[in-house]
Amino acid sequence: MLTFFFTKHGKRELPLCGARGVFSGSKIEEDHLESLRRRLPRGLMSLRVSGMSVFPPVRRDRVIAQLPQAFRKEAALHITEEFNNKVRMACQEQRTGTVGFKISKVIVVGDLAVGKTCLINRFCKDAFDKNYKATIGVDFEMERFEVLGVPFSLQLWDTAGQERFKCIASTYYRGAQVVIIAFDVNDIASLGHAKQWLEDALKENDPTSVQLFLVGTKKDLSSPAQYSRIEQDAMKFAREIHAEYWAVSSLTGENVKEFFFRVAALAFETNVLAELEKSGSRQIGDVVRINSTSSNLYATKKKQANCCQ
Ligand SMILES: Nc1nc2c(ncn2[C@@H]2O[C@H](COP(=O)(O)OP(=O)(O)OP(=O)(O)O)[C@@H](O)[C@H]2O)c(=O)[nH]1
Ligand SMILES: [Mg+2]
Repeated sequence: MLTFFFTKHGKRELPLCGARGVFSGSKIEEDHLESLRRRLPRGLMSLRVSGMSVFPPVRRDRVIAQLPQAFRKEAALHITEEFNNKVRMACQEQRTGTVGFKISKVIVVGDLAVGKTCLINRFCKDAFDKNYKATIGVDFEMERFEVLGVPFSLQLWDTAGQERFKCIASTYYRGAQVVIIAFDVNDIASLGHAKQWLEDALKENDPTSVQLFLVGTKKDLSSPAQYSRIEQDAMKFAREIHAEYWAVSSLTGENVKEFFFRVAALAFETNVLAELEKSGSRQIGDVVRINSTSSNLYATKKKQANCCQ
């Protein structure tokens, strides 16, 4: 049976069959998360470890009770006003205070300096840095939500846009359920490069199961006339690739929270529908205990060798 305990620094340690990982706050080591995810039985909707929650309670401002609406109906993944009925029913039936455990991997890709890191930092830390610090390889944030009463997490992978770090970053694309392609609304070339970013991300993933978002950044720097010109092109492209289009400003915070809430809600909905399809018997909120002797579940992927100069 899994156990966990507190270290003197308040960190929690999860001994998971040889692959130990330590997490504190919202950061979880990638290896640890990956190995944890691999060990979970298919269809797992929640996890209790030794009868206690692995995570602290969800922040009040991360509770999603209604389906957040799309930014533009003309370029939306879907335009229904409510969560899918099956999903709502499934969640309602299990609203019993059971702690859930459900994670979707989200990767954010796009040209260098379009504002990927700032976008994630505005949402996760409510912070904005006007100085550019290139992301080297990848960064990672975990953001926790409660959707329709069920705990749900987004693993947000902030990847490097600089060519020389792209090789490292692309090794983290695999297993993404959501791909966010960011471009700068003041830089038409960055929109032109979005197609290449998409192709690279989809090489590592099943295109039929990935939800795509095309996000225009730095909206605050654009005049309304300039913005509306690029929006036409961006929406056209978004429709072509079946992505949902958004425009945001990390400086002012415009649409940032709305955008990530929409991502979380749609990812959650898709996940639950997939779960319901896969297993009619398993219910959302089921408590699953992992037996440490089932070692065949625990193969951990070795990281690809660093191929960048
Ligand atoms: N005015 C304005 N500037 C922004 C906004 N978002 C980002 N920036 C600025 O754009 C620059 C690049 O932002 P980053 O978030 O670091 O860009 P990035 O896409 O993560 O870049 P890489 O990590 O190299 O791929 C920084 O100087 C930011 O302050 C925004 O919404 N408005
Ligand atoms: Mg960055």
